[in-house]
Amino acid sequence: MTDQAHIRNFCIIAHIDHGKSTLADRLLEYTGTISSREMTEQVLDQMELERERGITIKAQAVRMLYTARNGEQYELNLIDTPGHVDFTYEVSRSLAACEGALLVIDATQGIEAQTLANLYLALEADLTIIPVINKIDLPSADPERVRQEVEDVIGLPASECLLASAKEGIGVSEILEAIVERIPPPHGNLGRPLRALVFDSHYDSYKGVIAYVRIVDGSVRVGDRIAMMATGSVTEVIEAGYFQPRMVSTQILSAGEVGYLATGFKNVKDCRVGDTATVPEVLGQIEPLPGYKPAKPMVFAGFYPVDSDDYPLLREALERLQLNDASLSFEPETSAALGFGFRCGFLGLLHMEIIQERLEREYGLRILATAPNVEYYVTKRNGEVVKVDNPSAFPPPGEIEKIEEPWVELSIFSPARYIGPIMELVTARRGVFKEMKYIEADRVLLTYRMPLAELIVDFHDQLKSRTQGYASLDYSFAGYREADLVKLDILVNGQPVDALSIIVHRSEAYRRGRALVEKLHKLIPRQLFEVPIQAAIGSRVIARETIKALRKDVLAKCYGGDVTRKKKLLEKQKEGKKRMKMVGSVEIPQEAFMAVLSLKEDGE
Ligand SMILES: Nc1nc2c(ncn2[C@@H]2O[C@H](COP(=O)(O)OP(=O)(O)OP(=O)(O)O)[C@@H](O)[C@H]2O)c(=O)[nH]1
Repeated sequence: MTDQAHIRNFCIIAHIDHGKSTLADRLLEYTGTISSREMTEQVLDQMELERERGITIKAQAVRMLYTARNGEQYELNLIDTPGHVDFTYEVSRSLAACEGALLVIDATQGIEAQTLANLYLALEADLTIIPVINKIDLPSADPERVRQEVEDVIGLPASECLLASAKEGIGVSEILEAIVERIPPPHGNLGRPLRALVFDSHYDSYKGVIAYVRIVDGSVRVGDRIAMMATGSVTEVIEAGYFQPRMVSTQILSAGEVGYLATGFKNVKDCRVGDTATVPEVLGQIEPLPGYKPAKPMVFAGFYPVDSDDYPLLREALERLQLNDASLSFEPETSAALGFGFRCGFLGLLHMEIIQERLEREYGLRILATAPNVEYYVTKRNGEVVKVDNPSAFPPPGEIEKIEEPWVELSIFSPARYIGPIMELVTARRGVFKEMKYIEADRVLLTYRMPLAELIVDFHDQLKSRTQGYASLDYSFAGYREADLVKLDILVNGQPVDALSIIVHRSEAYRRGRALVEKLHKLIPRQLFEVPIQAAIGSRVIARETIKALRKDVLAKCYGGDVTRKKKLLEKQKEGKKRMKMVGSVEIPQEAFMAVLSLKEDGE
């Protein structure tokens, strides 16, 4: 147990790729928490997937012991934060566990969208900010320019900036000194009943749910009974400890400290990020720590096993992933076209991609995902309001009074020369301009409001390609707004294919319908009869293509009586059929679903 005056709790915040993980590694190395020999690259990014994609998903905490220049030893707790906009909620919980933050800015890039987004979160959490200008070893580094930016844009004195190269280990000792000198120690009340903020949790098959906690008041010992304020779940602490970076168990964690509690809970739902742990005796009598809200899925898609026999396995895999990820939601759904599957809810597109990849990689499943969509509020003529997260479940047009869709506030940082192309892109996506600020002579911060639905189809790639990779983007949820939306149905041979339905703005319906129909026309093989493919709004057809009937008989090629060849050919045909889905009397290859569902808006 360390007295609070000798504890510092901090995190590192940065735009993606500005060097957060590399700096964390250097701090661990410098304080001897881990030797350079032990140092596998980027210790904090534990999951294989995180490492491959080079992004940090789950927050983690590491305790370092540091003897400062004043001769005294300090316990420094570094709390890692996820770097991607999908995980803002987790970032803010991690920040709430700290008193200070290192704000890392790449000396060759300057301030980017997520530098600011993370900074605002840190300021909201009342943290002391230490700006660190990183990568000064690079020839293109311009630390003076970035210093000025810090003063002009962030409003911190340029003189407070530390210069560093996380890669070369330059400036690391100054950073550690600044942590001790500038960041205030925690001021918890040791005499009060326990209040501990859960800033992350994960499921361990031996110890149950491991909660990562910041003890705010009181203390907790192994064997104590604890209660979760939001869920009311009660359990006994099986083990307590901290990470260094491996788990080190201890008997007690007390006010101001950061560590873990093995709870024995079987599901992270019992011990959610943002919840407060206390003692059961005072449950309902003391105030929980501020800010708990369950993370809310924003993006939805149907996940179907390519092989329908895999349905039970898919369910099991999703259940397992959910044990560790309370923000993933799923419900069984059936599609006339795709059979049995699940409607899954995600924090954002990256979250969706990660889940799909984990299902395929860790569970060997082949997944067919429908096009992602947002959740709509539909008010019916009879006054009833329904939430719709699946286009095929949209009420018929005649029953709809109004439709509301989620909007986001979008901040884009970019060199000024790309203002034109960015404006064009955002406007084409129904975005509304809000403001433009010059950061420097040639860099701007553009703020827009835009429907979330427009953001999730390929927006980020488009932005990158129009600005040659220079623009960076951040967004936050900005409420629901009414919109003139319609459901676009695709009919194959006169039959609507539910898994292909999409919700589009009325003004876009024709163009998107046309594009879908043309794409399908190329992908669906000829059948023995003519197959019309139509796009329709309600009963009104807005686009049509026709696949001509197949006249050639496969067997016609087998002149004469070569039986084995004939058999082989038939076998081959049968195999081909396996990967087809019968929709009415038409066979549609799986690729058609895949390709159409990932259809990029053309012409952009
Ligand atoms: N030259 C140079 N490269 C650096 C320095 N710090 C980090 N890098 C490189 O920059 C890249 C990104 O660094 P990371 O530490 O992974 O960045 P990050 O901010 O943790 O990224 P996320 O985990 O995605 O948030 C890596 O290729 C690092 O090797 C530095 O001081 N100098």
